[in-house]
Amino acid sequence: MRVVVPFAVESPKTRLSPVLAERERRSLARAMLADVLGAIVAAGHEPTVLATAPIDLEDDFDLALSDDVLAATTIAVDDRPLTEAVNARLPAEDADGDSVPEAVAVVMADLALTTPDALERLFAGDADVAIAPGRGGGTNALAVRHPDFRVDYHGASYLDHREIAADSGLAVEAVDSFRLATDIDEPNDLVEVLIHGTEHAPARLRSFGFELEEQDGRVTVARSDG
Ligand SMILES: Nc1nc2c(ncn2[C@@H]2O[C@H](COP(=O)(O)OP(=O)(O)OP(=O)(O)O)[C@@H](O)[C@H]2O)c(=O)[nH]1
Ligand SMILES: C[C@H](OP(=O)(O)O)C(=O)O
Repeated sequence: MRVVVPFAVESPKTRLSPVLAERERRSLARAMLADVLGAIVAAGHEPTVLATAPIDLEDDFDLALSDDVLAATTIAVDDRPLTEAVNARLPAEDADGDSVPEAVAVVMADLALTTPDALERLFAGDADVAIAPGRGGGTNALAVRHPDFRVDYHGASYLDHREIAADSGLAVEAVDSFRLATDIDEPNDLVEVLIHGTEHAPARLRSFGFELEEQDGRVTVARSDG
């Protein structure tokens, strides 16, 4: 299975701007990408980062990616909008139509809780399309095994993707996973990174001064130096 990781290089994670400066959002986005790549490689795959602009995994990161990740990862630059760029990477019938196209998984770079086990569940199924929905109706990860499926991101894309598959008569499997459902979009999502994050992303948040705090019996994040 080919594994594609879309990544917005410039101005990432704008919905975190109430709590993180531009420089910090770039740094956290890269830390989350590093954790996602680490999980994909540990699950035995060789990811392609589908980047909106050129990025160097050694020089443009303020953390050290493991040798395994550096060796296994490829960067592909495509500055088209997300949907177009991903669709260009999905399985397609070859001209004579007689070979089965290789399956493709699309795993978002902001899934900071991702583990190899969570990804295995996505990779292991045999439905034409397996979808790990995000909270709020998005599509956090997909595995596409049929050349008739195309994505349409944004909004309630999980529902849209089910409909697109149904329209082509394709079988869909929903992957019910807390780790894959938790994309890091908004300030309160940072709670999940500190509680369940695996490596670089929680370390980066702590280096910015974020810690868990209890307020009126609920867990939130607070910044000691912010
Ligand atoms: N290749 C590519 N990746 C994108 C693009 N827009 C977003 N992404 C990536 O797609 C995933 C989901 O992104 P979103 O959470 O919708 O957007 P975001 O830019 O990360 O964050 P916001 O600015 O807060 O919406 C993340 O891995 C992004 O890095 C795009 O236009 N092209
Ligand atoms: C790409 C988009 O991500 P969200 O904006 O929901 O984080 C989606 O899942 O359709």
